[in-house]
Amino acid sequence: MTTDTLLEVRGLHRSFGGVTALAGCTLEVMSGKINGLIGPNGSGKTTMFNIVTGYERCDDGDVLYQGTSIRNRTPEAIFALGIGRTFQLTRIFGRLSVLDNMLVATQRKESWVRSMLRPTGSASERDHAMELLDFVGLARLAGELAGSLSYGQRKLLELAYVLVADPQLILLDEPAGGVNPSLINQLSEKITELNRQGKTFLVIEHNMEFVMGICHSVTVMSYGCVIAAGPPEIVRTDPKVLDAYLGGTEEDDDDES
Ligand SMILES: Nc1ncnc2c1ncn2[C@@H]1O[C@H](COP(=O)(O)OP(=O)(O)OP(=O)(O)O)[C@@H](O)[C@H]1O
Repeated sequence: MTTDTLLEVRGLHRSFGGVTALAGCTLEVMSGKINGLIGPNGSGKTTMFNIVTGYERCDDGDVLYQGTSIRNRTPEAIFALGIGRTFQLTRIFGRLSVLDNMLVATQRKESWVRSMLRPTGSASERDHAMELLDFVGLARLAGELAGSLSYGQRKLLELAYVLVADPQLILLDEPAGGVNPSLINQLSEKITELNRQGKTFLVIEHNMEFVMGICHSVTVMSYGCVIAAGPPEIVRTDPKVLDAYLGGTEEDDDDES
């Protein structure tokens, strides 16, 4: 581990019955960088995210954040440390307005149920929520039901939702999946801008153009292990990566386009 390492995953193991999702997964997330995480379907990327953010327990191994073990802590405890995440399938509240979704995030430190029932927020919380909606280009939709947003707009709302807590490390699970190209560009710009402001990212994504375009470093998983890591231009020509992921993934590529 170097002084630039913000998050370190050491030898993580996780099985579901007879299925080994993680088989000794080890990786480092560099502070102040946009770190990509790629790999074929089922290679263990989301399971690793779930363990890092407390949504799954690991069988063995460790997760260190700023050098301290956060293994098997609760999602709330990990969120409070400054690690925010989005999900592959967005978790916004469709029957609340866009702004009220943001206010739920503001009050996440309270009971989740209470914040759902009373997502009013103080004037300053509402102002901050509106600033973040403006940042992701959704301010004009603040009063609309979140359920009426397009898929790409939901992804932007989830990003704004995560930013409410001002996390230092942001984990994005397939932010560009199913999103139209113009919103993908908007998302790339926002991630790059947030990174310039000092946020560190770990981004799972199948869209290679997106990953190679914004990431400073890319880690590649296959069968629950890391098989390569480094700058995108090096990783993309690594024979192990071509073999495991880029070769023979035409179906996957079609899925994501
Ligand atoms: N809750 C679960 N119960 C049983 N098996 C699971 C569970 N979660 C994950 N798995 C299995 O673990 C393996 C790794 O899955 P995971 O979702 O972590 O991969 P992934 O790399 O994120 O895949 P994708 O790119 O398709 O999202 C897969 O074989 C998956 O079926």
